[in-house]
Amino acid sequence: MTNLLKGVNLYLIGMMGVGKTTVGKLLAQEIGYRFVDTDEIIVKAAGKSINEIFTENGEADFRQLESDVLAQVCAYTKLIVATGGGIVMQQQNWGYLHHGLVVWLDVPIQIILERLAEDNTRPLLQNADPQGKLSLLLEQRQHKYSQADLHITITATETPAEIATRILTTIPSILKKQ
Ligand SMILES: Nc1ncnc2c1ncn2[C@@H]1O[C@H](COP(=O)(O)OP(=O)(O)O)[C@@H](O)[C@H]1O
Ligand SMILES: O=C(O)C1=C[C@@H](OP(=O)(O)O)[C@@H](O)[C@H](O)C1
Ligand SMILES: [Mg+2]
Repeated sequence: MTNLLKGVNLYLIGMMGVGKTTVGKLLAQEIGYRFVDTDEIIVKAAGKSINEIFTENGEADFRQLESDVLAQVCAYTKLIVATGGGIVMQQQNWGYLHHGLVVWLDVPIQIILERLAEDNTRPLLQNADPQGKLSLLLEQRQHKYSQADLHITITATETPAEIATRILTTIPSILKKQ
């Protein structure tokens, strides 16, 4: 696989809670790539949590930091990059994402809600109607996610390891198309 990819980065996109961070780490281990998470880099650089950035600086600042981090990350090869769910909304980010292969992890909203029910680290879901918010965000984002090179539809019972394996077995077919 590493030979086939020739060092090209993989960018994982999709809604919050679909498993980009979790699956990304496994993919990196599996193929001997480095793992990076744009959210993690932003938190380190800003010296505060995603929640604090949203509250103190606002979402627009967060989106600028996210684009800056993506631009920096693209200078490297042999990376699995877990992105934040909203990265697809800035058109300029696609210029960077398309430096590599873009993989959309697609999980039904009901499953995302269950996974994130006890999680308060996603500022956009800290409101009275997380289901309504997720539905609205997905409606706004779906056509962007669908620009990915690979669309992985995930079922409720599929484990992160199984998802990682499925991605790796499907990649050769999309490499042939390119
Ligand atoms: N395939 C899976 N099955 C069950 N739980 C999962 C799966 N993938 C991720 N999770 C859990 O869902 C939550 C969100 O996962 P995370 O990797 O942070 O998603 P993202 O980075 O896309 O927001 C975490 O608690 C993680 O352990
Ligand atoms: O969907 C979004 O807009 C966001 C997703 C989060 O990352 P994950 O997709 O890793 O949860 C994080 O970037 C921030 O809370 C905003
Ligand atoms: Mg994540």
